[in-house]
Amino acid sequence: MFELVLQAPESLVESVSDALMEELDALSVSVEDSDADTDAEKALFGEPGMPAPSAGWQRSTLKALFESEAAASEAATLLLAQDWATQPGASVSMTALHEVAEQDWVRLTQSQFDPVEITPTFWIVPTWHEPPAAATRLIRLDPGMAFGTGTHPTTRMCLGWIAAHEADIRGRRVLDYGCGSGILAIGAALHGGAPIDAVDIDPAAIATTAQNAADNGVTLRSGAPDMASGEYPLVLANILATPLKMLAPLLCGHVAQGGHLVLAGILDRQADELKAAYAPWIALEVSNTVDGWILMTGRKPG
Ligand SMILES: C[S@@+](CC[C@H](N)C(=O)[O-])C[C@H]1O[C@@H](n2cnc3c(N)ncnc32)[C@H](O)[C@@H]1O
Repeated sequence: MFELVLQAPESLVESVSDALMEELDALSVSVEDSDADTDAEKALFGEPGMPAPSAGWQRSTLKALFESEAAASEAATLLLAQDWATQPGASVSMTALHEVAEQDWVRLTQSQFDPVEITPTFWIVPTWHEPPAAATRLIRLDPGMAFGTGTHPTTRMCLGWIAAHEADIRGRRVLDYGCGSGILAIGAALHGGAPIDAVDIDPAAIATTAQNAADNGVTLRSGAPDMASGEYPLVLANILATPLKMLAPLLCGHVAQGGHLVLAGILDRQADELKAAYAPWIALEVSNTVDGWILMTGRKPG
């Protein structure tokens, strides 16, 4: 296969990408930040409650794959001859056209997901790996359409909390709010939590959670957020700071008196905003930090 590499300003990223895919026979197009790893790097966020992210960065690198060198070269020629792609001050440029080696994509993807150790006996293990001998509690999980493979620090910190609080979880109701792959709900079930409700706004996450629970031999209910009902001795929510602030009254309303609230998806610098948002109901504190992400926990007075 052949890769055509182009640079485009933010205003042209979507048009170039559409033209490559729809008119110029590209097999795939990826967009990266041309300023990645420099001081000019700019994150694109898509948090609920925030404006939608733009299609590209201020300066984007587009990488398009073609079946042949002729197709890639023709695409570049046609694209660079378009008026709209060559405006003064906002034009597309070509930086490379080269052959790329065939890859075993399945093996490459699999090699990026190793078993994750939460404690010496509690592991997340992809189905293509042998579980470690010491793993007595095991979540079998493959990367899929929903967030939560156990590799992200926020997920790992929540699972670490679950492992350290088995006595508080065993035999008690648990709510996993923003369940993604269902990894936290499954982790809580493996530590004796029951019954367990796992909710998400994303239908793919609801379905994935049900499937992952079945694959792990765990019983739980998964559904839309309005499925959560009443009070739970443990509420887990690994979302992001902005939605977590908006959800403060709702989440605190679901925590039973004396119950635990465990929040993740929060950056170090957001700790004070979160404390303030939850203060009317629960005094949050930072109970763990990994790679700039924090785990915030608190108990409802009871
Ligand atoms: C960062 S993922 C966490 C997944 C998993 N719980 C974990 O710890 O790895 C956040 C999840 O929250 C869901 N989510 C975002 N906003 C939400 C909201 N307002 N109510 C319920 N779920 C929400 C997303 O769809 C996503 O699946």
